[in-house]
Amino acid sequence: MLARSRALARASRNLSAAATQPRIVPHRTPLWVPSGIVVRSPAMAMAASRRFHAGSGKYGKKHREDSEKGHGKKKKLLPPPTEYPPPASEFKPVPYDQLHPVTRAWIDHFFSMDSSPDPFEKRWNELPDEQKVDMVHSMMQVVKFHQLGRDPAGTLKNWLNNMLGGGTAPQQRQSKPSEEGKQGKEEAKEEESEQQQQQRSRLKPGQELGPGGPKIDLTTAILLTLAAWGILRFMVPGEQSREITWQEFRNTFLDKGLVEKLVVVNRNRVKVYLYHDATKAAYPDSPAANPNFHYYFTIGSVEAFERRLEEAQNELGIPSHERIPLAYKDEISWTGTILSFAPTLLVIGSIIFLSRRASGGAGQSGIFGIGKSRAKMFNQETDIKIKFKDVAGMDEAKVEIMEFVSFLKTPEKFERLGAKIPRGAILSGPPGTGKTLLAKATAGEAGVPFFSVSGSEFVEMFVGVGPSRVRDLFAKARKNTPCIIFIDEIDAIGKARSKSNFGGGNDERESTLNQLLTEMDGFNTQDQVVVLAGTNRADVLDKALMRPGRFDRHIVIDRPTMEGRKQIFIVHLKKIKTDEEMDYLSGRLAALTPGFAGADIANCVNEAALIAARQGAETVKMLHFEQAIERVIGGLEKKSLVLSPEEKRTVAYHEAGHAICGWYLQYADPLLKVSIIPRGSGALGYAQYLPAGEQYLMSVNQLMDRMAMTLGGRVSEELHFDTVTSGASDDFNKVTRMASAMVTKWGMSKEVGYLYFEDDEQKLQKPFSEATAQKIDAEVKKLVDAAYDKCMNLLKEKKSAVGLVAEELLRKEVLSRDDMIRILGQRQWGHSDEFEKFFKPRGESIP
Ligand SMILES: Nc1ncnc2c1ncn2[C@@H]1O[C@H](COP(=O)(O)OP(=O)(O)OP(=O)(O)O)[C@@H](O)[C@H]1O
Repeated sequence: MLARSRALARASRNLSAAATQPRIVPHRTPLWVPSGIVVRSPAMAMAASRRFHAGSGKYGKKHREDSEKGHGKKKKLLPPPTEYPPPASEFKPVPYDQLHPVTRAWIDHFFSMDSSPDPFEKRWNELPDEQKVDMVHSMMQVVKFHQLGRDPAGTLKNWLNNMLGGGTAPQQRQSKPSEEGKQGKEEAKEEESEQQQQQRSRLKPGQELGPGGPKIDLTTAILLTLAAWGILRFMVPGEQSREITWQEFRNTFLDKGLVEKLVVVNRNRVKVYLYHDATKAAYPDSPAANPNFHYYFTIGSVEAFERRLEEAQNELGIPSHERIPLAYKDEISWTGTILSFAPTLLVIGSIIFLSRRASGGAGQSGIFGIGKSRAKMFNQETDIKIKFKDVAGMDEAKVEIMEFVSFLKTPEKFERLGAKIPRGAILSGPPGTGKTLLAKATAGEAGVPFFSVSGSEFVEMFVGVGPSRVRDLFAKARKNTPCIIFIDEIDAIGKARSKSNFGGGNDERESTLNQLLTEMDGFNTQDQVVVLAGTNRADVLDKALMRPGRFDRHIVIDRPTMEGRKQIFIVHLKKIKTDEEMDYLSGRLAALTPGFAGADIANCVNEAALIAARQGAETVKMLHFEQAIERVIGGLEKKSLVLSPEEKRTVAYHEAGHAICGWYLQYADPLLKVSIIPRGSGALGYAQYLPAGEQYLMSVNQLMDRMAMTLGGRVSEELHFDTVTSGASDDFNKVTRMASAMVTKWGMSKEVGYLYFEDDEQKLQKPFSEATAQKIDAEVKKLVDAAYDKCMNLLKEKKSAVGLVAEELLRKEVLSRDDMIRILGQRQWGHSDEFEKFFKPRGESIP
């Protein structure tokens, strides 16, 4: 026993010496055993230990010599193990026959240093438990020293299992009753109750241990996950690499014997596997000390690399059996693979993105929603509050459309008499005249759902989408009968189908139109779906759309008349705060805004309220309305534009020329206001005339006077200055257009005769001959010259009046009708009472 103890003590000393003062790893030595035996695998370890067991003293002798002399010139110290293996108390010594063969080989090896004749098994089994543990502990340190760098987690687990016997995990052993019998069960029970006790001790007061153990709250779960992740990262760090050159590889690693093996990856790069512990000792600060780190270098060809490596190893004198193992491997690079898929992914991504955008607000997103209609459905109870009373003017249009309302409300009244209900109506007219408003009011009055969609929403870059959306829209409408569909800007799809495809046809648009025609035909008489459509260009619509059975009714909504404007003003003035007397205010504003559409009027009223608010007024006054009208007509005042005194004078005389013509020519429109304040639309000054009532026909006299009045600015410049300016170009444009229309459209030239020529700029050929063209030119010039002469004669006669008005303008910048009356006296030619009543002096003028 004493001998055994001494042998153990010696073995232990040797082990500790090896652990704390390990020797340098010899070249190409993968495992380092304290006795100096070169062991490359556990199997070899076992074989080597058997040779010891067989009594060969050769290795023992060598070991003793080595331990005295060290291991040649490459002797270096490696750092001692620190925290591994775990404390000895955690090991449970087991009988020899239950040990793993590798463990047994190690034990045999230790005992072989003792001269005792007892077999190793007997000696192990007789060893007191503490010494077994001590020995295992020492062995673990050796193991740690040699193997930790390869697979720390795996090594630890395997060796723990090995020490505990037979390489089987403790839990598995407990489930083998035949081998372990009662003892195993008891151990399992003990362990279980120990675990439960530990769990109980961790419970907070009041917390019960459930069947699955204590409940883990979220914070604990997160902390545990983080901790587990940390431990995992610590145990199995992620792989890192760095590129080096062949020279670096050779000088730093190959020459120093640190290379364990080389792996040629994909025939173009070589991964260098180093002896980590040796490398760590040689280069403590190097990243190669990290077990998961490796260097690599790129090669041109495998053959050249092999030749180079062989030469290098020859130079180093490495014997052939110790040459560095070379392996070949093909690896898939994830980056490369992902990059090779990048174009495909990009295309798919773009398609998804485009389809999502294309589907826009439609209910179904993605590529599947592209053929769905984008019509917005307004619920009659919640969304459509507009009634006919909110649509001012357009009485005839309302009457027409009222029929649709009564059809939707009381269809039986019509069906009883066998009447077929009109399918739909096209509302055409200039922009902002209230087409959409009227359609909404129709739905509001009828109390039915209202589908609103713009014609352009059927047009899509993908073929077949337009017809599909039309189908979908009508399908939805049929589900919600009775209802109204309103297609705004129907000309986007309803343009006449071209006979030739000159300049590129538009098959997609045409098939959308065809689908619309088919759907409108497809209703049966019971389908209470009314289709209303709005357009600014009824003239370009396909004839098939307008035929009875489709859009039966064509309702023209023109710009409002004076009375219409008044009504529209009344509707919109209700929404703002003003103290003005409503009848007078709306009438005067209507008179001041000839040619305004409903949208302009709404804008004008809103602008007036904004101006009043900006000026801090309590209520909106007439003044604010007039400023708003000026702003809508002429644009913003350009305060930043400073004219030179000479330019200002020219503008004043130019505008005064217009004003005098308007005042004295019998058929011209009398001046309402003249201003020389520059405005946004490029005008340096402007004159506003009072239209001579609602005019639908223009006589030659009126046209001639209007042309003369338009030329008044330039003629006045000629009369009062030495030279003329470019300021009259817009006047000439108007005059030329008027004169051309008189000659080519209105039959007002004897020479050209009663002909009508359409001036279509898109047509390459003029619709008249060269001789007619010359005649037209001559006639137009004759008319303009005549207007010029008339204007010149008048302004020569009224030269002093022009001077008076111009000087007053220079002083005040803006002159009103009242100012004109003050300077020139009452206008000789009276005006209709309808207008006059709104322009009688009321003691207030525009500043
Ligand atoms: N008769 C009207 N009565 C009251 N308000 C009107 C009237 N006409 C137009 N408006 C005002 O003008 C706005 C624009 O009108 P709406 O959108 O109906 O014009 P639209 O003719 O459909 O124009 P577009 O042809 O450009 O589509 C309306 O919201 C309303 O405030």
